[in-house]
Amino acid sequence: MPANTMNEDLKRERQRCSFDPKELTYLLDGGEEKTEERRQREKFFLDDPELSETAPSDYLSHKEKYEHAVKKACIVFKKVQQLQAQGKAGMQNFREVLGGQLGSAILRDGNPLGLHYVMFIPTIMGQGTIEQQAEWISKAWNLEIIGTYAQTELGHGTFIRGLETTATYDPATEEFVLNSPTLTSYKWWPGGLGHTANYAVVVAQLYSQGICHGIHPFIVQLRDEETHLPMPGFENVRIPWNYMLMKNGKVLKDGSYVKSPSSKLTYGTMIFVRVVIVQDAANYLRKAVTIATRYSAVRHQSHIKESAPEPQILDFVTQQHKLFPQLATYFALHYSGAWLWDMYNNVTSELESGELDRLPELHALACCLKAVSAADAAQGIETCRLACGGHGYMSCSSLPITYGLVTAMVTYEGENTVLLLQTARYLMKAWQNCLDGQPLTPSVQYLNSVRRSFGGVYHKSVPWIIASMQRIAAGKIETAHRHMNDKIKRGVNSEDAWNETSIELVAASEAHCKAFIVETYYNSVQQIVPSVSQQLGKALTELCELYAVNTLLKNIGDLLRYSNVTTGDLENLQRWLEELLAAIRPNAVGIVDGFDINDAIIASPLGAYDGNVYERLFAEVSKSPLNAKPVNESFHKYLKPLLKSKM
Ligand SMILES: CCCCCCCCCC/C=C\CCCC(=O)SCCNC(=O)CCNC(=O)[C@H](O)C(C)(C)COP(=O)(O)OP(=O)(O)OC[C@H]1O[C@@H](n2cnc3c(N)ncnc32)[C@H](O)[C@@H]1OP(=O)(O)O
Ligand SMILES: Cc1cc2nc3c(=O)[nH]c(=O)nc-3n(C[C@H](O)[C@H](O)[C@H](O)COP(=O)(O)OP(=O)(O)OC[C@H]3O[C@@H](n4cnc5c(N)ncnc54)[C@H](O)[C@@H]3O)c2cc1C
Repeated sequence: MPANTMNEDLKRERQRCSFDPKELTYLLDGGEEKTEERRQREKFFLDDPELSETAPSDYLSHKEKYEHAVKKACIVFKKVQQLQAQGKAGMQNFREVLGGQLGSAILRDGNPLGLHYVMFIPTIMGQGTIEQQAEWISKAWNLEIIGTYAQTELGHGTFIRGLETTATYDPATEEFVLNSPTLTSYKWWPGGLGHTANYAVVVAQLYSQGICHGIHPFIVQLRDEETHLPMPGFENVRIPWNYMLMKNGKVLKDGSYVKSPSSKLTYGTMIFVRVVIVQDAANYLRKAVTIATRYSAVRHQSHIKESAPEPQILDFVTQQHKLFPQLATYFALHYSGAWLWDMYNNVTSELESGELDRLPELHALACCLKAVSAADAAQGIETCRLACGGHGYMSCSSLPITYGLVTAMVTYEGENTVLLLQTARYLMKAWQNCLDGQPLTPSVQYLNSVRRSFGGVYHKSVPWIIASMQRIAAGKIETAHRHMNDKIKRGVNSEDAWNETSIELVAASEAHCKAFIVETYYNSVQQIVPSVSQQLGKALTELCELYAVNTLLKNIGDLLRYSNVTTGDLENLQRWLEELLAAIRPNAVGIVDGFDINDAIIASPLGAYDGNVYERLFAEVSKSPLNAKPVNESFHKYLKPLLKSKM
């Protein structure tokens, strides 16, 4: 590939952009200094020859992939320690390096230490007493031990009250006896459990004095610290009394049980990971949309006008309609995720001082935001893949693997439907409170005002869209609530009525979440615009408007059902959508440049900064071991005899 050549189309795109992409980069990083720190950090890892790929891991066996990942995870860990020693990395950077887009670029096939950092350490911090934290955290932090989070069993992942593993307290020896007596009680899925971890937080049903007290977390050693040989399996395994994490519920040495202020505090790590997922989903989406946008600016095909040369595929309005909403969705999830992270930190510090009031609202928001961000990012990444035609299907485009990582988010840490039903539970209570004139928490305040009006007159503004989406959400909440209560009045018991209404409950929950995202995104942009250049402010506002208009148009049926919108209003909305696509078009490449994702993290010939798509694609396929020899052995072994036999 010729060095230092820049694709001509991308050059032109960059000249057309109305704002300076660097300004967007600084905004997203939190300032120029932070951008510089991030870039230095990325360079520190990506320039390390031991971490850079000599050949794509696609061509390795499963075993080799695992060994390769462990090797790299260890190098990364040592490098993070070096940064920490220099005061250049804290917990947040740890997450970025090991779990964020940098981590996923270095450890393309998964991080064997991921669960150690994302769940094992946070569980000890959130559920262990001060003494237990003192005992375990530094060991875990320094990687003297490697942990995982073993909750899910072969028979149960969602319904954790149904877990079968038991931990029975024996006061005579001051030990817990752990047992997984059936095939369905075997721990199944925990990341790193098979070969990497030597300790786990095991979630088990606590029995003491013959009474079951529900699920609780226990630290269990899985492998010998020296030989790494597995400890005897989960049949009557004894662990010391103080290996039960006892910050919340406790067993005293005599076996008496002291209840937690809320049994749901045991579920705290899951809330933490759900909050983290919102940001991670957004970041994976921005990587995919960077790839697809740059590729679409470089790729020419077909005609808009027969007399003109083949256009960049980015000039097809349908292509813009595939990609620009994904650009906007990134920002929407980014700002909603930041909002949720702040709420999580505030509520967590309230919990520390015994205040539990805001936990249900946090749980309801974390559930629906995790579900919607995972689903929308996965769908958005798939749209980006489709937008790259055949080349998007290639593994080296990085789009299939990115989709694979994000679609897993739909399932893990609470399956999406299940989480949306948790939010629905909260919304049903909120609606009842609304009917009873009881106070409402901030995120459902809108139910009161929407209840009083069926809809305002259309005006071309995001606040009108927010009000419309709140009307849809309130309408769906009211409908589900009414249908469920009608069933109950007809004699259906409340559990069956819930199940029979669950399609509407899930839809209500999604609508509530979408209204929340649009409002949070709009409020964030309103706050930012006065502090940035007029050009960037305009670009950010257009993206926010696009997210709002596009989301509303995707719900036309609901809009017609729950508001007094007219068909003329819908035509106006469609025109507005098309105007926004046209307005965003000149800035599309500038926006993804503003994301400032290093080429090594993009890891796709379709999406590199220089736009040398075809040269990079060719170089990539040349790496396949299959292409090393002109004739593969299978020809002589199988094809040739077959061809001969036909002669
Ligand atoms: C630093 C380095 C980073 C490296 C990163 C590497 C990348 C790694 C990526 C991570 C990869 C994988 C991670 C995935 C790990 C996992 O998946 S771990 C397993 C997660 N499992 C789940 O999430 C299970 C889902 N199920 C549940 O959460 C619960 O069982 C469920 C809520 C569905 C039901 O629980 P029940 O006890 O049956 O509750 P209900 O009866 O329905 O409700 C009772 C009330 O409790 C309230 N509730 C429920 N959950 C919570 C909570 N978390 N917090 C607060 N309150 C909660 C619920 O609202 C009810 O309240 P009410 O009675 O209505 O007032
Ligand atoms: C990549 C990956 C990594 C994971 N890592 C870990 C880990 O490190 N540690 C760990 O403990 N676990 C881990 N898990 C397990 C994960 O948390 C569970 O798979 C997840 O919580 C879903 O539970 P399940 O598999 O039992 O699904 P199920 O609950 O069996 O879901 C199957 C279907 O049933 C439906 N369903 C179930 N219950 C209800 C309900 N109440 N109402 C309506 N529909 C319902 C669901 O919507 C879904 O459509 C991981 C899973 C994956 C995929």
